[in-house]
Amino acid sequence: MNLKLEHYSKPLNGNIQITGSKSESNRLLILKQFFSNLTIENLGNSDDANYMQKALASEEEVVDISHAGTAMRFLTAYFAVADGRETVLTGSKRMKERPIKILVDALRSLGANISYELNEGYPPIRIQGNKLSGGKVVIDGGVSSQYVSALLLIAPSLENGLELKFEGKITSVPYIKMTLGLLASIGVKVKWTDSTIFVQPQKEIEDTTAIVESDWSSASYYYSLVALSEEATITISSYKEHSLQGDSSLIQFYKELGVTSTFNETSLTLKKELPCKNHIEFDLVSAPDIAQTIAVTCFGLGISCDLTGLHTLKIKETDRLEALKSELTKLGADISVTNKSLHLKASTGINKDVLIKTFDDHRMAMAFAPLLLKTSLEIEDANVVSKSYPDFWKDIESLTK
Ligand SMILES: O=C(O)C1=C[C@@H](OP(=O)(O)O)[C@@H](O)[C@H](O)C1
Ligand SMILES: C=C(OP(=O)(O)O)C(=O)O
Repeated sequence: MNLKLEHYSKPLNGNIQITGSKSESNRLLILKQFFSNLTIENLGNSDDANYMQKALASEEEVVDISHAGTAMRFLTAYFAVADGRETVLTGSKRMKERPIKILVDALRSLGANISYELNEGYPPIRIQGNKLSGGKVVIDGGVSSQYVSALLLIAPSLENGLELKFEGKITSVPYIKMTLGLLASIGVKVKWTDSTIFVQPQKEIEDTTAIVESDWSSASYYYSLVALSEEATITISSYKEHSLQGDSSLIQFYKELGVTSTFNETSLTLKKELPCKNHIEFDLVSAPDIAQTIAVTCFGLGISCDLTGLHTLKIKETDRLEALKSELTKLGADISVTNKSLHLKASTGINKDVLIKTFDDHRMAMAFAPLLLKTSLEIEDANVVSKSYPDFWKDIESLTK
């Protein structure tokens, strides 16, 4: 279903309750398998969290997690230690193009029995679960932090825990810290010194309730709306000032784009109040999921930007650098990309009634939607948003009706 967005130019006001973070949800769902007295509140309603729950409840041999990267990576580690269970873990066409070799090699070095069903290094994979004892493992941390989080999530269940040593640079670090933060919050002992993470083995935890914070990546679309508006006050909830989610760096990034953020307990009010810079340079190596939002905001504001630290974007739901280039160009942008950066020149106008292709990527649909404050446009396959934020269009409508 394509969705036409009419140009909307009135002030924006409203309150939005955003669903629980998909990243926190999918970590806690894995941890609950090991610690059944862990209670999870405010679990996200994203497709990715639903696929994770279905996979964990499944007794079938073939488990399909569709587009959910976290489910693919975390379940690879989880099924590797599911003693006696044989699982074929598969996903969407795109998932079969998203690399998994670094994680599989690390698990194999710990004794896991995993083979490739189609192409070496990519899903689907066949996993013969067995008892792993843990110990030392070395991993390349520069391609996806999800491989690291996957290992850390099973680490307490391993007899010897885990001593995980990084080789080379580490990408998307806040997501690794989120995993360690959640482990620590349920009582697991973790330590990160220099290039090594230590996780102690743990059989049981005290009764614990984890409350999932709302999704900060989803919050980015409201930051963009406020930045692109003439006048706006939008309150989003439920958020924490000290979040486990690295995308809470939106607060600092969008200050430069004119948006103030004020906490009132668990609600966060966004207002268009500050002067906006006419050029920005952001390194997004710690916050890759908000790159599309920021690029589109800059285009809508008519300002230039240089975004770096984007090497992981090429292996996400689509090649996000190429997707941004093609769709922003259709709207009239002067944009160039490398395999790890994006460069946008200041634009003077925006083309009307352009059909934005989404390439099975929820963030393409959601990142372009705020341009309705500048022009009329059409979003292809609008339901794609359900991967992380099923209520997105309903919430946007509540602000613009
Ligand atoms: O661990 C996580 O929950 C995530 C890590 C990031 O992936 P990379 O580490 O591959 O950049 C991010 O893009 C993804 O949406 C969620
Ligand atoms: C990259 C993303 O998801 P995943 O890697 O978990 O599929 C995302 O949600 O932007």
